[in-house]
Amino acid sequence: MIVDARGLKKSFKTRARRGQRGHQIVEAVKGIDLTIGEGEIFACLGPNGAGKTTTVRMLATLIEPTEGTATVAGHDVRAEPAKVRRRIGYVGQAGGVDENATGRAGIVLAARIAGMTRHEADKRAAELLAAFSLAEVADRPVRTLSGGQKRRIALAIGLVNEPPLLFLDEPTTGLDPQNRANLWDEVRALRERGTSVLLTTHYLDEADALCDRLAIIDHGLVVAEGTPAELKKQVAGDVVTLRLADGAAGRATDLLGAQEYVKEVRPEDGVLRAYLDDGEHRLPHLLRALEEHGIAIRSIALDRATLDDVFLRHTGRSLRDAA
Ligand SMILES: Nc1ncnc2c1ncn2[C@@H]1O[C@H](COP(=O)(O)OP(=O)(O)OP(=O)(O)O)[C@@H](O)[C@H]1O
Repeated sequence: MIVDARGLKKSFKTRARRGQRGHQIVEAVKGIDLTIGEGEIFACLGPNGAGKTTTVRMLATLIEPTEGTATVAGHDVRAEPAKVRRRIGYVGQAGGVDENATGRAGIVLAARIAGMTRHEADKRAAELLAAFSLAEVADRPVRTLSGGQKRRIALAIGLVNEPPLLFLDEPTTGLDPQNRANLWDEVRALRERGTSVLLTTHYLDEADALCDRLAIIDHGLVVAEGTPAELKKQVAGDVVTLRLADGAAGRATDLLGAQEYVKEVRPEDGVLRAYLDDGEHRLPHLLRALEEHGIAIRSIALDRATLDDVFLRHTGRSLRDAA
């Protein structure tokens, strides 16, 4: 186990709102358990403000937990933070790259801080620049690079000392689709080399495509945890989304809920979502049942269940709306 966290909590004291006295307590993380296996790509998926960054910062020893314990890369985050730091890489949302230095200089500096000689640092920088297709832009000031190139420089800096565990906080936010796909490839390549990765994201497709396991985090708590396939299986394989004539939702909910093959029916935002397995074969039956009861359908769609359906099931709202 490269990460083993139990009951992690973090509260922040903030200034009271205008017109109020004293201070306020923000409970950013309310008791999180996480285990990440060696070589796993693990995602914390959740909307903005869910507590993902705070969780990662505690595990990376950047802030101390208010309560709870965590062992990261074999060391306790409270008792031995320096030992944890030597074994991890961390790429934050802001990137942490000096905009006025060249990318190469940033990587060399990080390598020197990690204890390499000048010669080793130069060699490592050249290796990383090649691995991230940055050789051509390596000697330009970072401020002149594109968003995707800056992110890759930040990623290279995070990887300088080949950490067994890399934390990536929202690594693809702000990247265009091509760079996003490249970054996914790079993360997969890290796994091939045996690096474990903990990334945070509010993109459902990213968590689904990239990670071995994930935790869905909402309001400072883990609401669901497992492989993408396991989580989706909890809600059923398929989802039928129906838009009905006004006033028909109640009757349709009862009717669909009574079909033995329908696992769950959820009214949401003017539509009904019915969860079922083997949707292609059940759909004709479902349509017949609605027709026989005189329920008019405005539109209908059959899709595979996604992690958003899992989020909806556990929180009562869609991650698309929450993010
Ligand atoms: N230093 C701080 N002081 C006060 N409140 C904070 C601090 N850091 C985070 N918070 C609050 O804690 C909650 C969780 O924030 P956090 O950044 O961990 O969420 P997140 O899931 O990473 O969201 P995002 O995707 O926007 O980064 C938020 O309500 C945030 O405003």
